[in-house]
Amino acid sequence: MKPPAGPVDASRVPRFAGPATFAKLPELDAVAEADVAIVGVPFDSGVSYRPGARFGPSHVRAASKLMRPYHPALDVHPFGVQQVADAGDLAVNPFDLVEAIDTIERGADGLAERSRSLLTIGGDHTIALPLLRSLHRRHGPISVLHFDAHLDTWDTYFGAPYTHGTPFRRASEEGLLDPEGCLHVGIRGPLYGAQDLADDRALGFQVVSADDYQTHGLSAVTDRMKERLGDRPVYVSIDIDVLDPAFAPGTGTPEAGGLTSRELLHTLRTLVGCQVVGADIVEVAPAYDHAEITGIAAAHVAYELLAVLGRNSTSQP
Ligand SMILES: N=C(N)NCCCC(=O)O
Ligand SMILES: [Zn+2]
Ligand SMILES: [Zn+2]
Repeated sequence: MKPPAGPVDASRVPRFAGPATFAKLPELDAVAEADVAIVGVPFDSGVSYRPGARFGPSHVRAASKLMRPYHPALDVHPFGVQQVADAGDLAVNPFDLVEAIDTIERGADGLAERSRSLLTIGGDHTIALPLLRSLHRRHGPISVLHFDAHLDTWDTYFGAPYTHGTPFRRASEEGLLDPEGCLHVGIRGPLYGAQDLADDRALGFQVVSADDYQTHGLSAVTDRMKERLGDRPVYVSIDIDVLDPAFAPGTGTPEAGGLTSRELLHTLRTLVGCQVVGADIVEVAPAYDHAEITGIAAAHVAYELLAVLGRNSTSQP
């Protein structure tokens, strides 16, 4: 079998030369099919505060040029054991949120015919809803492993049902989620009221707070996470604001007291052996970034997920 087409070799072509695909990977059209397709969704019409996540995909791609081929902690070549390719961006309507959601769902359906799984770079968190609709069609009810400062299970803003604070309530109402397997990680900060948490529980979510990392420790958190997920199909949705603003200032609704990038990367690494069927990284808003801090964090989070997918693809059934 032909080995996967890998990234451009950084010892032959400078990293900063050539087209800015994720990690200098080939475009999806160049390889026809992939195990993992990386797709950008430059959309931020669902935000409640600072705009700018529409520029997230290009920022994360730009910050991903330094990736190297070998992941030592997982002993895997994420681009060698599986074909990873960059599918470019979906062209979503910034003026019509409902149409945009539909375009994303259809885009994800189309890409699912050409790749085993999708890693989506947002974009604001609204985009998780159509991505879950598409996944549900193939996998049935999904366990959402949701990294975020925010619950994103609120009902409406200004009466609007589709926003970046509401995707998981809509997904739950539509029956897309497995209520026995959903979990938020990294929750913190002020809420609108105590009812937010009661509603969230009723929708099928459990909460690991940012504070739990300190109170119970990293391995207690990852043990609890893996127990909750079991062998269910898991969608990993990562809002970059799960990180403390010190590690991810470039985002739209920052909250103090968040995870370190080391904690997040380690937590993701323990997903080896879980049935990860798709993932997103959302809410990178480069206008508030400094020195590419947030872009680099997001690119490394993506690499970590690719390493997990690579390890899972090579493990024996
Ligand atoms: N999904 C993100 N990043 N934020 C949701 C915050 C919604 C709010 O303004 O209450
Ligand atoms: Zn958030
Ligand atoms: Zn969010």
